[in-house]
Amino acid sequence: MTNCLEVKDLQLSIRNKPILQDITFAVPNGKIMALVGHNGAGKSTTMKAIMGWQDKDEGEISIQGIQQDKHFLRYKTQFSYIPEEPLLMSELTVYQHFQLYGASYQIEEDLLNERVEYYTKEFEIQDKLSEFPESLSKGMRQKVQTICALLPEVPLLLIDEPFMGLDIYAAQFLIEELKNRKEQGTAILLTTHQLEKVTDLCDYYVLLSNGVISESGEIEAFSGLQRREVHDE
Ligand SMILES: Nc1ncnc2c1ncn2[C@@H]1O[C@H](COP(=O)(O)OP(=O)(O)OP(=O)(O)O)[C@@H](O)[C@H]1O
Repeated sequence: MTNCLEVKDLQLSIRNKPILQDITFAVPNGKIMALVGHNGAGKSTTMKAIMGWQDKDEGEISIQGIQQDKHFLRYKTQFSYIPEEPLLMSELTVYQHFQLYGASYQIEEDLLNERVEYYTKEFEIQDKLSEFPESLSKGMRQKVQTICALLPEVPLLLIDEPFMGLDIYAAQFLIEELKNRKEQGTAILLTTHQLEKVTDLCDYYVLLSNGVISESGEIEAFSGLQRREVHDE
């Protein structure tokens, strides 16, 4: 079993405040890992470090053996990301968003259109291709964002709070899609506050507490979140 994502000794501070310390974990190809922890534990910051949106102080991150620090352009074509809240551009139509992703990931036009047709039908937004984000509901915008991330067949999917804002049909479709991707060898790292909803889907977990890994292992062994101890600073 080879690793898709490897995070080694990640240290990260924001304005001299240490946020993440000694973060080391790996997600093998074809496996799904849940990143869990209290509010402020460092889940989103870990995701941002993996995507290169937040500079790290130290550590090494690689996807399929491609190091983030050495080959960033190649590295960033190895993953796609579904954020918790849609991050669409107001000046682009739904279809233009799909075209932008198609170009970024160098998806050939016919294949792109085939996938757009498939996913927009499954997510029931096939009549929204010419709309701008402002005329869509929040759930529809989330569907567009989700489709953007599913268009490329990348080795690693990063998902912040999956199913947020999706109706039950869309959430069910996404669960099946993630299972299929996993079967095909895709590695998935997701953050969640609702582990009970994704337990069946996940293989492993990493529990972050105050910026360090306090527990990790197979999902069956997860003992649940304990109440956070509040320390005086
Ligand atoms: N831009 C920033 N400036 C200063 N501190 C930040 C910034 N972003 C995050 N932090 C701090 O980093 C820590 C980790 O935040 P992060 O957003 O990664 O937590 P999280 O586990 O994703 O939380 P949540 O479950 O609430 O989304 C928190 O103490 C937060 O205050």
